[in-house]
Amino acid sequence: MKALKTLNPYFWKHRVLLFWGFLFIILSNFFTIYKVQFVGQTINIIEGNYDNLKLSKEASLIDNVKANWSYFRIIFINSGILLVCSLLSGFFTFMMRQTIIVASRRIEYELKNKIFRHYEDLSLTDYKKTTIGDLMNRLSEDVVAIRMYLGPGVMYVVNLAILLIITSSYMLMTDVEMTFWTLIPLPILSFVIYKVSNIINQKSKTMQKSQSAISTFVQDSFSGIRVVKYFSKEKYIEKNYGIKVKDYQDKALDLAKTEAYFFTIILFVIGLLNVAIIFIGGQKYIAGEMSVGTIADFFLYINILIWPFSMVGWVTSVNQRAEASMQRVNEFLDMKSDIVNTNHENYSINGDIEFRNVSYTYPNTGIKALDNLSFKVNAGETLAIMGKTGSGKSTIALLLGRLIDPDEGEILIDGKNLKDHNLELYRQKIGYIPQESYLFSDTIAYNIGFAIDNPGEDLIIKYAKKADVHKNIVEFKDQYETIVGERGVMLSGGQKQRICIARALIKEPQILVFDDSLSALDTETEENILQNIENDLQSATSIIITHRESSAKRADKILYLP
Ligand SMILES: Nc1ncnc2c1ncn2[C@@H]1O[C@H](COP(=O)(O)OP(=O)(O)OP(=O)(O)O)[C@@H](O)[C@H]1O
Repeated sequence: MKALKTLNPYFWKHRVLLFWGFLFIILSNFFTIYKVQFVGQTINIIEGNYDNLKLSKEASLIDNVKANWSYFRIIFINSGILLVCSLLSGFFTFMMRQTIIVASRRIEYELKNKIFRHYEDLSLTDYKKTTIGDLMNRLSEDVVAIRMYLGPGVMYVVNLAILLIITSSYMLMTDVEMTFWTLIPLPILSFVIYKVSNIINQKSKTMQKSQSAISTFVQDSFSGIRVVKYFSKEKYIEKNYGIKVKDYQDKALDLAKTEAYFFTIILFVIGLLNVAIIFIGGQKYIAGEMSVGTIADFFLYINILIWPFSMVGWVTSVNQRAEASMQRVNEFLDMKSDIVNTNHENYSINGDIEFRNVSYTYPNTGIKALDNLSFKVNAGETLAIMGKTGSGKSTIALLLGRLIDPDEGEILIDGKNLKDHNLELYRQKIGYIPQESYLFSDTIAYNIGFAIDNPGEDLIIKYAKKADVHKNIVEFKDQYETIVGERGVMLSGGQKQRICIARALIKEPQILVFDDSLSALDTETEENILQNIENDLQSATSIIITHRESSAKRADKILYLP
């Protein structure tokens, strides 16, 4: 349980809630057990006094009660105690869940945020070490497994410990031998349930994998529906889907079969213990050593204990899973980003850019994308970068945004190494239009305003005009509130590119990087946009990565990559 120690600070943070939770566990268990003795007592009173009662079939129920009042009084009092105890134990069980489960949900929330924040901090190279699916798993499956330890795990273990202490004390006070014989099978039950729970966990994991395979397949098929239809591959896709669904069904049925054992085992052990109570209790009753009420008490004690003992088996398996999940989360949280910001000063950025003998090799493939590259652009100038595909143009864009750092050489911004700049401030001053126009599945207004805090409507429209896309947006029924669909599927390639341009321009950046992001535009629109930028962002340095002569012709300098 080494990895789970990471959670100790969280337990400490929510100690007040957890303290109340533990107190409620004690109270709810106390009232659950306390009432049992009154059941036995009442049965003994009924059994011992039945022959002496003055009951008449002709008299009404009320008259019978009046005639035997001293006898019925005790039964009424005992019933009242039973009712109040049940109410109180129910109330405290409710409170126990309201505190411990709430604490576990809060810790889950904090943990999810921490993982997400950490993921955002990683560099591009770090992302290559993990996948989106991996992150999703850590955020969902792993965090849920940890929460199960934090909530039900802790709650049931504490519950059983307290229940066992209180119940066994009552049982021992009643009959030592009977206590011994009825408690012995319970740890064996825990062990068997633990084994079954482990098998259930493994099977539900394979079932979940099968479920995610279906989700990925459906997502993939419908994202590429145009290709599927064009190639007339609907039947093929349908067949593959059928295979995947069948696989899921087989796994789900297999899991259901194992789950059925869970309750079967519990019911079997309850039956076994009932036989033990009747056998031992019956012998003692015949020998005059035990009353019927005490036998009834034992039935109730065992019924109270059986569930927590079963849960211990389940919780042990849950805790093992949580330990493995915590290890996976910790491995991820221990990853330190290559890109660290050490400067937190506030200053202005002019936009002078110099690459001095810069080389970069992608660590995952070993491909040397840039080799000893040097160039210089002064603030306010435009540099066009051209070259054949794979020559390293996009890599320059990534280096300029400091999404990666060069292996050799240095990048100077205003004469200072980019690594020594305040990264947060620098990124506020750089506008980037990616090669693949990435839009978030939200409205057009959200996508344009994304670059700045609290963007006003006027500003969004102003920059949509500068990016020459306003005229298209106003033609949509919902105009700026149009939902762009998943990654902008509702828009044409050129519309997406221009919305991305508006998103970069709204920042009023000092450095503007176009990564082949004018390719879907006709020359007239391209001309308009570049003219608008020239007029409005005169002091900004523009880097235009392009394959088209038309985009490069306005540039002050052109860099050809070999
Ligand atoms: N994330 C990555 N991981 C590994 N290798 C990469 C990665 N991105 C690019 N490369 C490799 O680095 C080289 C340069 O890629 P880059 O994207 O910079 O070229 P480019 O000039 O922008 O190409 P294009 O004109 O086709 O967009 C290519 O050989 C490419 O295979």
